[in-house]
Amino acid sequence: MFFVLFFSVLLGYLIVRQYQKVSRLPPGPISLPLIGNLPQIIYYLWSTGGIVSTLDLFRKRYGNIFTLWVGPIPHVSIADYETSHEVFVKNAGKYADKFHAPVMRDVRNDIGVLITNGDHWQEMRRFSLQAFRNMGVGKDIMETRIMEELDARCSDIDKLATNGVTITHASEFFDLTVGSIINSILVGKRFEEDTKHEFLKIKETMDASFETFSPFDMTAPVWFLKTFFKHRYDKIWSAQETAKNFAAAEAIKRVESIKSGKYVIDENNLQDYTDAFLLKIQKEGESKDFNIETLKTMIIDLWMTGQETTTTTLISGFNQLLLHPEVMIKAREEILKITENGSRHLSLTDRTSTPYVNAVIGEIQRHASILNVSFWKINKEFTYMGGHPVDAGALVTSQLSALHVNETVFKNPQEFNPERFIRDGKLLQKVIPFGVGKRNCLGESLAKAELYLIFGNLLLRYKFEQHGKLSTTELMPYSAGKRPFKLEMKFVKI
Ligand code: HEM
Repeated sequence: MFFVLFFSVLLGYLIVRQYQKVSRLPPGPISLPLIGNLPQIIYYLWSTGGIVSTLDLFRKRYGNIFTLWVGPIPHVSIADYETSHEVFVKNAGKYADKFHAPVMRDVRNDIGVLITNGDHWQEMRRFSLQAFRNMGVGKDIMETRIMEELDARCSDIDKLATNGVTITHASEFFDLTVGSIINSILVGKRFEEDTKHEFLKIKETMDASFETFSPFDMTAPVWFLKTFFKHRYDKIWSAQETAKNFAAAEAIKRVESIKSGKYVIDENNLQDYTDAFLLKIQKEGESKDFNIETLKTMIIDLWMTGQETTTTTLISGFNQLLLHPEVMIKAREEILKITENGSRHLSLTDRTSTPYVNAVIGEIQRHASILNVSFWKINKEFTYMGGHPVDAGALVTSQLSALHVNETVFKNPQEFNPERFIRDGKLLQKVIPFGVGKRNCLGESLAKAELYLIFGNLLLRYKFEQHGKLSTTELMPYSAGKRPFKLEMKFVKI
């Protein structure tokens, strides 16, 4: 009798407390103490077939700002541009701290730029943005690097052609192109015959570990994973370690060469990110933030973020172009006109004169929307967002996947239709694939340059035809990020 009474009182107390907490948050489905909305989330993940469709369903029911309780923690998703801008740009300083998957913090040892907060994150981010700027990201020098890499890959494709036609795995082509660009920016090396197979193998291992990386892995405590899901933990850890050692191997060789006097950093002609980092150490000495271990971690952070994202977008884009050949033809016509019938390559300076190509890339990025679940930021004090109260301790994010399929902003969101951006010139601003605010994408300028130059110049050089199946559905609808599928296509030389 006593226990029944005790548990009834406890339950009553927890329900009242939950009710009070809910009143200090944006609307959402009815939540229970401790387990929150897990039953509804699991049910809708199963019945709608994925994370994005589940988030979209909750947005339609509860509005552009809604709360889902993942266990005892409220997660607030913002699914429109205006509120995202108001929260993360106008109040940027308040949302610099991300919630990091405990397993990734453990793997990264709380260093680097991707999975850190506070002073160390700020130092790493500031330094990297400056180093990228000094290396000409967004300017002519970077265009030259990207075009040299694309030329080399196209020449490989052309060597394999029979009657001007090469059938190839698009993922391998883009992995090598994008991988080489970031690798050469970071450690001054592109992937050639001798290194490309090892690179592709490591990418495959990382892809396999990402594929199993679900929202569960993002939230589960490390001890829990290590005890009950050791296999999952080991897989994530070893994929990250292998990739880090591979990506940073050149930098470590350079450290040795500097020690033995075989390599001297030329301050006036820095070759890459590693030169910039080592120069800082040479001038100021090793510190808590700048040392060889942080260099290795920065290389893997930038290496990882600089590849998967861009390759996934390129593959998703070519898949869309093959599904919509009329879009491909219209984009090519615009590129031919601006480059005087292909007498020169398409350059970044052409961007203002190619509204249709810009619209196509915008529509590709809206569809590709590479994160199924965006990174969560920590709300540290009670505030209002879009007129709703948001309690301290809630996690908030601009939920990009839901935002990009919001039909009140993008009519018929499932349709691939670049014309929507031609009809409404301001709509393109509302596509925010790189996120907003202090933690937005550090490589945005580089990625934009890559997408424009690679899409544009490939369309100028080749016609693309379907070979095998195209994808019309999401490959991994339950993983935290979108995964590219193995697209095969024909490159037909023009
Ligand atoms: C199409 C390509 C890309 C897309 C769509 C993309 C998208 C994103 C998104 C959505 C975020 C999270 C933003 C947030 O939490 O608000 C992010 C973060 C980041 N991106 Fe990218 N990205 C791309 C390419 C790149 C490239 C080429 C690099 C590097 C060279 C890069 C480096 C990073 C880094 C380091 C972060 C974490 C920044 C921080 O936490 O301070 N990204 N990216």
